[in-house]
Amino acid sequence: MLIVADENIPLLDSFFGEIGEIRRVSGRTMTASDVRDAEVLLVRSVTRVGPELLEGSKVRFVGTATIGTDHVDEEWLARNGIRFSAAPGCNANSVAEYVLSVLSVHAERRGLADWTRLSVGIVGVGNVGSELSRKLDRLGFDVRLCDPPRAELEDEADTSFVSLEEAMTCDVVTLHTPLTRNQPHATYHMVGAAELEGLSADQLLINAGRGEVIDTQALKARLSQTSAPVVALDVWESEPAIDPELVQQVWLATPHIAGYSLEGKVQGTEMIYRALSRYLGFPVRKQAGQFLPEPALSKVSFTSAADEDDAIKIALRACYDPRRDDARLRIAMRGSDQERAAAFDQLRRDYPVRRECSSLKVQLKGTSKSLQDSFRAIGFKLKI
Ligand SMILES: NC(=O)C1=CN([C@@H]2O[C@H](COP(=O)(O)OP(=O)(O)OC[C@H]3O[C@@H](n4cnc5c(N)ncnc54)[C@H](O)[C@@H]3O)[C@@H](O)[C@H]2O)C=CC1
Ligand SMILES: O=C(O)C(=O)[C@H](O)COP(=O)(O)O
Repeated sequence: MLIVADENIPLLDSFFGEIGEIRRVSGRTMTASDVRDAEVLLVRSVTRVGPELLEGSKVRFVGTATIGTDHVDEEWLARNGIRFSAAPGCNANSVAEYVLSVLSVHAERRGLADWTRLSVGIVGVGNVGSELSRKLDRLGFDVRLCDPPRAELEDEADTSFVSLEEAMTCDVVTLHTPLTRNQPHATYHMVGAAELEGLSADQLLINAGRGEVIDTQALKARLSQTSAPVVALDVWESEPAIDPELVQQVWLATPHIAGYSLEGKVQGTEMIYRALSRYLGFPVRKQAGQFLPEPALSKVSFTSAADEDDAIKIALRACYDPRRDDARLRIAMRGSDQERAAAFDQLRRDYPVRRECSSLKVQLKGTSKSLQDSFRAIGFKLKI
């Protein structure tokens, strides 16, 4: 069986080597002739999957090792009897850790002694938003949830949701919706001139969902005003050809890597491996955990002398500091349009190994119970 796969899917041989012959191709430039003879197609988010790619091919199973599915024409696949599977939640924790790190840097720049005094509006409360909300709640932040599709469900009567308008009054507004069009609560350009107008210079807007959820032109116009909000973008309209002026205008600019922890990527591969195995009736013998190496940084230690807020931020940013990705993206924005787009993709292809907080053992000596609880809330392993 021929399996055509995006070369950026990690551990292809380890997971799929026993299932079939693997042909690696560039996800961004994959064409119909690359996949014509394949029975299985494995992609990430940069490959548009629909009739242009698959008409006339032998493909009967498509797996995307990502949470987002806006690159896949699911209706067409279903109409053509092609089984489809995604990887819901695979990198949700990675995105939540990205947001926490961004918050920690933002609070420090603002000179906030206690970062939990920030109110946080989470827009889109699915796997990512819920994971983030759980962590923030346990840390003691004031969290408000906005998710109109969920709010309409009968079994959600116990959860209190706010409108987008209200979420946008929080100190921090963080977007985690899928990209949807032509349906109730569609998110394409959901945040436009009117929503941006209401944000003040004291507020932070984060987008780690999809670039098209914010109207780029409206954002650029808003950011050129004196009272502009602080903005952190991980996702962009028309990736990889992103707008270099917008990169300059925002505070923190990263190349769509919020979900790029090693754990998140490998879990994505594992989820499509499981789905394919089930589809083919093969036993599921492999799991992500067996392929995760020892982390380069495995232990940190704090004593009672540590400032509690500082200790959390140091540990968080030892695992992941978004400012490194920001610096790399800004450098990559030099050159022609084509060079910039290629550099954006290259940053993602050659992304350094990043481990999640759960890979770091934190030793605490003589520290308070509340500090221990905060470390646990984020997901660190504790040694007391
Ligand atoms: N930056 C990155 O690296 C990553 C980005 N993503 C993006 O984040 C999105 C969300 O991921 P998950 O939470 O796992 O998806 P999910 O499908 O579990 O949850 C999405 C939530 O958004 C809600 N939603 C839909 N329309 C909305 C609207 N108009 N307003 C508010 N909420 C709305 C849904 O009801 C749902 O609860 C993905 O679809 C993907 O596009 C996901 C992983 C990594
Ligand atoms: O899972 C998702 O959805 C994402 O946004 C991924 O992190 C995107 O990664 P690539 O598929 O672009 O490698």
